Amino acid sequence: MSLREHALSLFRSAVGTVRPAPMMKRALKLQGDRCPQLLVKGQAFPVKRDLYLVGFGKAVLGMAAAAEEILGDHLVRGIISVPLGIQESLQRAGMQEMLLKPHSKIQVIEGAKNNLPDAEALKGAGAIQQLAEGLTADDLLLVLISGGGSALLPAPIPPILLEEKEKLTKMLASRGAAIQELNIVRKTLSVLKGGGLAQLAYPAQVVSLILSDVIGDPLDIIASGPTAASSHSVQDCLQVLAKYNLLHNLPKSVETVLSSSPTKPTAPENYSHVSNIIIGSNTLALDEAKHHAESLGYAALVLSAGIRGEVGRVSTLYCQLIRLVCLGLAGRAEEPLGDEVRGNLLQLAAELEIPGLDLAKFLQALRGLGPERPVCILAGGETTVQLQGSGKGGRNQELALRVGLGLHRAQAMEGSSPQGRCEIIFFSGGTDGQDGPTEAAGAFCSPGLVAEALQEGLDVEAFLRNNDSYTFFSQFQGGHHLLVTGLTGTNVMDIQAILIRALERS
Ligand SMILES: Nc1ncnc2c1ncn2[C@@H]1O[C@H](COP(=O)(O)OP(=O)(O)OP(=O)(O)O)[C@@H](O)[C@H]1O
Ligand SMILES: O=C(O)[C@H](O)CO
Repeated sequence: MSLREHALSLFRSAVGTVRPAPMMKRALKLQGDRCPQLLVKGQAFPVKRDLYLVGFGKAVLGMAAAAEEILGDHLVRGIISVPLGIQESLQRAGMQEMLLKPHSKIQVIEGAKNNLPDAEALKGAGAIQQLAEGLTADDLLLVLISGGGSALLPAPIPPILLEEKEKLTKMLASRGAAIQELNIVRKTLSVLKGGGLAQLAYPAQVVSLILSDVIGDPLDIIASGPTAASSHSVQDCLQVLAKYNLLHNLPKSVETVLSSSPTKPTAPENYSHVSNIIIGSNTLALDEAKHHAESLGYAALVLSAGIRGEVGRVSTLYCQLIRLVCLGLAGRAEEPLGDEVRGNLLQLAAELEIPGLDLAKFLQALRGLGPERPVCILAGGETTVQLQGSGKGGRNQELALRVGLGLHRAQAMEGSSPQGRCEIIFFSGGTDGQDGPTEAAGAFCSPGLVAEALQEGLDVEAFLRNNDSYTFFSQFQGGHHLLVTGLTGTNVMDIQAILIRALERS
């Protein structure tokens, strides 16, 4: 098998493990008929009387279909809020297993066109709120949560209007606010976010199954944490608004809500009826890919599930890592060049502030790998692209193109580059199967990409200047380097892999 085929099968295995059906079947079981109980990752929750289900997010339709199969007749009723058009597009893609059965007890409300809250999503949120408010101490509410849940569960605190909240969210996003900042604001202005849904469902038992699309899997940030105790106060919200220069032209309604919000978050003891359980994440997907890489004969290491930062800086990190692995495979990692590359890497990692990454430890593990086996380095997270051009692309394709350019430049600079004696492939892909507004999930690159593209008359740097990575990859070698999977029905951010094997032993 070629490195490319290996890379593709690694991506598929990573995504496969966090697809709704296998993920739900691993996490959720219903046990016992007379005294049924839900078993979630080993924790038992007795079903005293009625079992209800609500959900919101891009992956929730498939999660709900799997849940209904597991819960059978025990499920009394459910409501989910999912992206506009998702049923039709899954149907068209032949992904029947992600659709509800004809006589399902779960009502589906589609909304949030373009991932923005709208009247349909508001309707969905209203129906979910009503269901939660009617529950009693004998009921159990199963909540399914995935990325995109914030836009699908809008319930602005009166007198704030949906349009006002949408405008504010849009403004924050366009000024570069991170998802954590965005969701701190959303929580403060919403009835259901920031633990609101869990509070309304009291005294029912609330069990939330969460598919994380945020680095570090923070319960109170994913989908704005509707069932999680918020660790943020109104002060934090004001700080975010001040940071993005929005404090001075807030709508009157938002000012009213902010001035009457409690200054402290709700005490954690008010959440004793709630269990929030992460059932799928980037870490889980990377672990699966690591096992798969090992089964293919690689010495595999996971760098981090929290790769973030500007795509150009992140591409330099990957290029330096590739240089180091090639030096290692050539038995030259301990030469001064190896020290220089390790120094560059440590500096880059410090600049990028990747949460939880102990790069020194990782480099130690890399040193421990012998030159015998091919090497696979896996990572995941979400990079950012500062859009300057008007081209078509996504952060994964742009990252792959930048890595291709970096490898080309390194080869051009170092005459007898260690890369020259290795076969190398890098890919970056969005686990949801869609990278930015394109039909691809991501792209592959190798050190020869820039030179081969030039032979076809394609200038990589010009495409990059215009953020036109999708157009480049579509044209280059007939689109062969695009990673195309179609919508996967799940989302745990992005995944990158570096695969390297020595061409000759020195
Ligand atoms: N031409 C482009 N080149 C590179 N990146 C782009 C381009 N156009 C949009 N993007 C990036 O694509 C991202 C938006 O796409 P997408 O909807 O896949 O991401 P998202 O909103 O983070 O959703 P998800 O987390 O579900 O993948 C943004 O990070 C944006 O900067
Ligand atoms: O819905 C949201 O808030 C984002 O996808 C992060 O979870």
